[in-house]
Amino acid sequence: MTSAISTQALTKQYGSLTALDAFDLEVSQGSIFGLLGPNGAGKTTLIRILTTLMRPTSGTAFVEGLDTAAHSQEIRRLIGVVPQENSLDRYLTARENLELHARLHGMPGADSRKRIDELLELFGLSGRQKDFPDTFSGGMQRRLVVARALIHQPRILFLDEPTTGLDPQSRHAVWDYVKSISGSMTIFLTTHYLEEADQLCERIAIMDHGRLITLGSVAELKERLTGGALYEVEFGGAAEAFAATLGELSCIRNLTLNGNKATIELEHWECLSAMVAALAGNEIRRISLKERTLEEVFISLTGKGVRE
Ligand SMILES: Nc1ncnc2c1ncn2[C@@H]1O[C@H](COP(=O)(O)OP(=O)(O)OP(=O)(O)O)[C@@H](O)[C@H]1O
Repeated sequence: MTSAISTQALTKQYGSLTALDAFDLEVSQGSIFGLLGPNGAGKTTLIRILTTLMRPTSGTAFVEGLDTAAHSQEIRRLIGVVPQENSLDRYLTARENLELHARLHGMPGADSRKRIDELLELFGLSGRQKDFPDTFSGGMQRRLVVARALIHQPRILFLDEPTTGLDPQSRHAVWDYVKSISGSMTIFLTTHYLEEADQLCERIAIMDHGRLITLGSVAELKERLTGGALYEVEFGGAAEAFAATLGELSCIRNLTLNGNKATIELEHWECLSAMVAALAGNEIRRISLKERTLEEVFISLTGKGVRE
């Protein structure tokens, strides 16, 4: 099957600065794919090349099997783009913004009217279609831009930081809409919000300094980081009393004590029964598995937080 996106040794130089450095990526069709990276990692540069707004210095990029260097017109018909800035026409109503986009894509009037009605309904904007975007909340404007990008039924939707600047409620609303349209197309999104990638994406690439650092499902990335399992044990008394017992277990990789709680990193999950056996007879109030966050994966791989 043709990949939705495929890049080979894709490189972009801005003078002496290498924004993309021999970047190789394959994104399969129909998936929600997330690209994460700290500021300046090269995410927007990659999106600009894939959406044919910019040419690479060297290397190749294919979208739906078409070379971006030779087929920009065809590719633009196959993709929808939600840029970082909302870029709505403030002198047109919400509906007119969508109508303009449909005309730019050469859609016949009857088809576009039906499609616009559907999208306004889907994105909860039917009641506000005659209003101007300036009167909308940030979340509503964002939903309108996503609706606009979907008018011509693209095969790939590019979302460049779709929820930056939105309040948590609007962010969750945009996530719900993105989930509701997924399945019918490939969605490629960049984000600074690890929770967003965790919530939405089936596969994630982490990049920094123009290079791909790692690629996989959220679960795979978390497992790659940790290898071992992390448990929290809450005792009836001070956890220090159990430090010696726990210290005797060779499969404990790390142990942190805090009050009546011990955070224990095991070499592998099979070690759990040995730990429970060693602690038998003592008052244990709770044993819980601590989930690793994507934030921890990100920091361990890039050495910095997403916003640094
Ligand atoms: N037109 C340009 N001219 C010169 N340098 C540029 C240009 N555009 C981007 N850069 C530089 O290239 C690098 C990659 O930038 P890019 O915008 O692709 O990163 P990003 O991952 O999208 O960052 P952010 O998360 O801040 O949007 C940065 O160091 C940036 O300063």
